[in-house]
Amino acid sequence: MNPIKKTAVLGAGSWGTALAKVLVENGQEVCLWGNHPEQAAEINEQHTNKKYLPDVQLPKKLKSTNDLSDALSQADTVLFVIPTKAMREVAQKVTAILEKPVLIVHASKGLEQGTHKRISEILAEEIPEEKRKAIVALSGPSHAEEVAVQDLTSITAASENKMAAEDVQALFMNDYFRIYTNEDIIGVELGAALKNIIAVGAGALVGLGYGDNAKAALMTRGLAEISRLGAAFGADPLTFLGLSGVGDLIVTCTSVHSRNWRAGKMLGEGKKLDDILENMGMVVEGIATTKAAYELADLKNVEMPITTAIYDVIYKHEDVREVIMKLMNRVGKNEND
Ligand SMILES: NC(=O)c1ccc[n+]([C@@H]2O[C@H](COP(=O)([O-])OP(=O)(O)OC[C@H]3O[C@@H](n4cnc5c(N)ncnc54)[C@H](O)[C@@H]3O)[C@@H](O)[C@H]2O)c1
Ligand SMILES: O=P(O)(O)OC[C@H](O)CO
Repeated sequence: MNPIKKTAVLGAGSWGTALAKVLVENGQEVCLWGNHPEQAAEINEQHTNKKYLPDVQLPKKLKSTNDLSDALSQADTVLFVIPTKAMREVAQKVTAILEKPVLIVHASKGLEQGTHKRISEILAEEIPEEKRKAIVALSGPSHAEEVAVQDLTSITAASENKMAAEDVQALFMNDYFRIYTNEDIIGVELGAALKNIIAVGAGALVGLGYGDNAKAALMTRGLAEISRLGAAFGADPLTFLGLSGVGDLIVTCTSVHSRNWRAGKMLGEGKKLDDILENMGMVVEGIATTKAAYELADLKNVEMPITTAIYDVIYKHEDVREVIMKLMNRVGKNEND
């Protein structure tokens, strides 16, 4: 049994709520911070968060607030689970409040627009060393909807600081949530962010009526280009064969729970991106990450044909069927080049 510590979970959306529930079920003290007062009231009084996890009853011991100082007060661990685009702004607010060093964990999956930074890089820039013990990324194949009903799930706690990763492993592990550790945080964060792009593509193939062969090809060649970009940043190639690589690629490219897959499917069906995003009501990280990855690939001179194709559809408004034909008709290649 772990000693009871307090975790401030920042982000009361689907994943923040599901992770907060895991921690409460593990006997930990948790305060879930959200940016909507009525949502905090619903969690505290009704023990539900219906917008994000409609069918889930939350533990009565889970407390929520929209006051960041309250959430951070006496916290040993701060878990960021907000969309990537809000990460820097929220990290700045946290830094202004923190009075002692805490363990920083994040469970978000994306790359920052403009800087192309990974989330741990943003957090390291915004939270000074005297206010943090270590930074850990918690990532892997995990739909909030399944974790919240205690379906079996395995993910990874990644950090250059092995002991910090083990602390996070111990904090979250239980009989339905198994956590591995990994010191390759670059590979874990890149795998997590880039699989969302491929999931948009996998959804589009379904929306267009293509079959399982196309899906398998997209996922396999998608993993190849994720690994190429990862290698250019010094990631361990083995990480991409793990939970945060192929594992997360499988779950995101094949599940109706995935917002990225669903957005892609609607794109394939001919719906407009703005309408898709407005109706989703939840973050679809793969759209912004496509732009960041496309620019990164260009900067690093790494070939990423699938990412480029998806970029062409989303940002250059090219026809999706024509883009697929361009991909298929590229010059023949050796699979391992
Ligand atoms: N949903 C999942 O199954 C899942 C699983 C693993 C990882 N993730 C990742 O976790 C991150 C969060 O995803 P989610 O599914 O919880 O998203 P979500 O759309 O369900 O919820 C996002 C939450 O962030 C809040 N938010 C947005 N901007 C904010 C700001 N500036 N300040 C404070 N709060 C803000 C929203 O109000 C909302 O409560 C994403 O990076 C996602 O890729 C999600
Ligand atoms: O719903 P998505 O597409 O954001 O994916 C959720 C998780 O990242 C799956 O591991």
